[in-house]
Amino acid sequence: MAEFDQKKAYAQQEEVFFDDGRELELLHFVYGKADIEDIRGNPQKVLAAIDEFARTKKYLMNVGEDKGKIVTNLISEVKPETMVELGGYIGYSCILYADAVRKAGGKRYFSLERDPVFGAVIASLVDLAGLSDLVKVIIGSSAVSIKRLHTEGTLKHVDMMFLDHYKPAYKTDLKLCEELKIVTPGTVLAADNVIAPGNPPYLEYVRSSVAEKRKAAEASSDESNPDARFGDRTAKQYANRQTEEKLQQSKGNPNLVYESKLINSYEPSGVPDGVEITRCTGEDYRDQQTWLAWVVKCHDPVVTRTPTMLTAESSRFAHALQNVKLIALSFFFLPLDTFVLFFSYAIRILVAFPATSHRARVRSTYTRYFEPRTVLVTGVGMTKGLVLARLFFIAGHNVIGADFEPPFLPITCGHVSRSIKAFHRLAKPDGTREGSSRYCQSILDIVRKEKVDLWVSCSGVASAVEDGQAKEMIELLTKCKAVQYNVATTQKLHEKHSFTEYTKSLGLTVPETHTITSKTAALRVLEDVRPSGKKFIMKFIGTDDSVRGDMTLLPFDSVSATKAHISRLHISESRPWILQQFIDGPEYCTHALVVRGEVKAFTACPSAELLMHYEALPPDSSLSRNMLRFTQEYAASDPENFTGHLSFDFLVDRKDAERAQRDPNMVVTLYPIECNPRAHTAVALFNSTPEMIEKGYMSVLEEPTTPVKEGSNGASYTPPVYPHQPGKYYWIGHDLTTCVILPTLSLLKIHGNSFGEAFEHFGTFLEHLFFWRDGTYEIWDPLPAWWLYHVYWPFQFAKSLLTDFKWSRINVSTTKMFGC
Ligand SMILES: C[S@@+](CC[C@H](N)C(=O)[O-])C[C@H]1O[C@@H](n2cnc3c(N)ncnc32)[C@H](O)[C@@H]1O
Repeated sequence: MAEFDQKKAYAQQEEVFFDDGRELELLHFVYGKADIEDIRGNPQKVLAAIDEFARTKKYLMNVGEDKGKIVTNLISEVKPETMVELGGYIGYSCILYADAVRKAGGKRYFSLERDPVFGAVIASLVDLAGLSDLVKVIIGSSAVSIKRLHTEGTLKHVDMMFLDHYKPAYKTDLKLCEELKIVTPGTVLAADNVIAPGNPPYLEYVRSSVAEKRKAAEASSDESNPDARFGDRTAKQYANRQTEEKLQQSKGNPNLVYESKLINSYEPSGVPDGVEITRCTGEDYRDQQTWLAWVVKCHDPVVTRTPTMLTAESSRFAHALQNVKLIALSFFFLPLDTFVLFFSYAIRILVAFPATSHRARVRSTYTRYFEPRTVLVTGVGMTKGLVLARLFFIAGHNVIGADFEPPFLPITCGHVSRSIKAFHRLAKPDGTREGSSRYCQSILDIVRKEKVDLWVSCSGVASAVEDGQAKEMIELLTKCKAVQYNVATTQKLHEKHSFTEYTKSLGLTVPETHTITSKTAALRVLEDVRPSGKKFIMKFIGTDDSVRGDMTLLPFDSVSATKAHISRLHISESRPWILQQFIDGPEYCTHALVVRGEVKAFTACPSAELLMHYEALPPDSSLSRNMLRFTQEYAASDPENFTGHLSFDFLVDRKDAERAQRDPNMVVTLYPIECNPRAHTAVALFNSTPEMIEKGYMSVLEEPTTPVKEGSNGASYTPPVYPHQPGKYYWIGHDLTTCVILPTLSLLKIHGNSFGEAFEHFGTFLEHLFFWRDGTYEIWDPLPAWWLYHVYWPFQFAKSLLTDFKWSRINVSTTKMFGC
């Protein structure tokens, strides 16, 4: 930093250094100058006249030449179309910056000033400088003016903001602008006086990470009074004339990512000071649940304030505490759950349940044509595997269950299900070729040992391709048939890019999608699509929990912000991504069983947050019919290779979805965003539909027939099996935490839930408890639910505690922990 040039120094700052008439004196001084006509229309000469007054007559609290230069350089780089300054005083910074904005091609400069006399001085000098066409002076308190300008539509967004007013209001006004989306990715902030007199709360805020800001937002402290770190002089600087003004309390937007740095310089009096330059480079929604909670919070004040999830940056202690609390919760509910368990056993003795009676009936000697088969279901630790195992059991078959489990520790809930005749541990694939072979071999061994007729693969995403390998191996070496695609089909459906290409080749709609293997390519595509106004989401092609759920909409308004966002992603040939068009509307998911290209069972439902609630769409609704037709066309495209579970995630344009509710025959444009060539948890909706087994799964063992599509003239079209009285599904452990425990804890916080909000959640919980069905619990097979909450999860939490594994979310139904 260059030395301060004493020759330019303003006069000494006095005890009273403003609002003592010097501002009007300045006006007389400037307008009284002999060369006033020469000055008129020339911003630099007006500034020189102001500087002359401040050097030779009285000190003025202007930004001054040195710090002013930092900001004008920034203006020529950022080229803001709209710039706002908070605190205009006599118009020095306003004239300096508005001139720079005009030279950079900008259109509007708002100077917000609370004092009407100062405002009049600004307007007069701005007019003298010839900048009135660009500058609008707004009189009033900054927060009030910002809100008014926003409401009347005058100020929707700023490209640059200069903060130079009441020091405690820097942070609160910034948060207000974030909340109103006036400050968004691309906005650049310049804050004056961060050294003299200093502004610790503001610096702390703009230098915090998203995780820190989320945490602070959750603590939501009272910000209506100046922070205690401001000295009395600063906190009461304007108290003389202005009545005590409460600071604005705003939520802000903690998801905004800032890059901030201090540039040291001098006050015009020579006192060292600095300007903090802060660029908003993006929005971080990496934790989708937090994001959803946040969106909900901002738009619907009646919805719960879900606590922020822990992230990788959260302390080890916070993660450890989270695990300990959940283990304690399991202990707390142990007596009640054990009572429910034994009560269920007692009832079982007294009452014949439809499920078990059905099994007894089909297996009785009177049913001559029934031949029980041996069915292997892999993935019985997850709800979907458990549901299928139980359905095969009800249908009278012998069920062998398998899943990953540590040696000698029977922790998976499916292991203890009454529906399972024998349980086997699978070798976990580890990404290596040997690991995959070990996994396939372990399935083959079970098939041989148990003489399995049908293998129903219900595994998770991590072994998707290995299941394809196991199918090829088993069908080649044994007589066992598999409800599973071969490797090529699995890969084609599983991998986002090939799925999109294949869907396009079938003439079906897909959201605009680009495969991205470099940052340059991402930026090129985003700039190409900018004129169309479409927004895109960047999705990693493989599995990476740390970037899963990043819903940042790209491109940002400013090219530099888009660049900054993309620069943080790891993109390369070996880590490819896709840019997928964002469709604004509801999401739906489907589950189907396909046998040789024919859809044998089908259900569709709205995609609930975290996929923890399921409610089937009526099969005759237009949305369900459209999704079925899509699935049928897909399955029929390659009958030979289409035997397996097939589920899609669809987006539907909001208006289409609304119209579809009124018109059952409407043809809806579906945007498939993902295909999962495996069972979906929505299979739980078939819980009371055991005929899906005979009509669907067992047909895999039959001789092939020619399938006929819905709508064709073929009289032999057999509609798929839909869930019977599907009911609505939830998982009690999940809802107990999100609808009871968290809202109750939130009640105890200062800015937490109100009683009304909390009771709304309790009401939801009670509704689910009495009228919905738990995805794991069955009165005739109660042990898996008990095992899930008192063996499986406590084991996982204890393991995380011992191994320091940091997780942000868990999915009770798939038993997956999402690392962070
Ligand atoms: C340091 S001076 C601004 C100097 C000016 N930016 C310059 O460099 O030429 C601060 C100004 O902010 C104004 N101010 C203080 N609190 C304000 C508020 N809440 N809203 C708007 N203006 C405010 C004061 O009246 C004062 O004129």
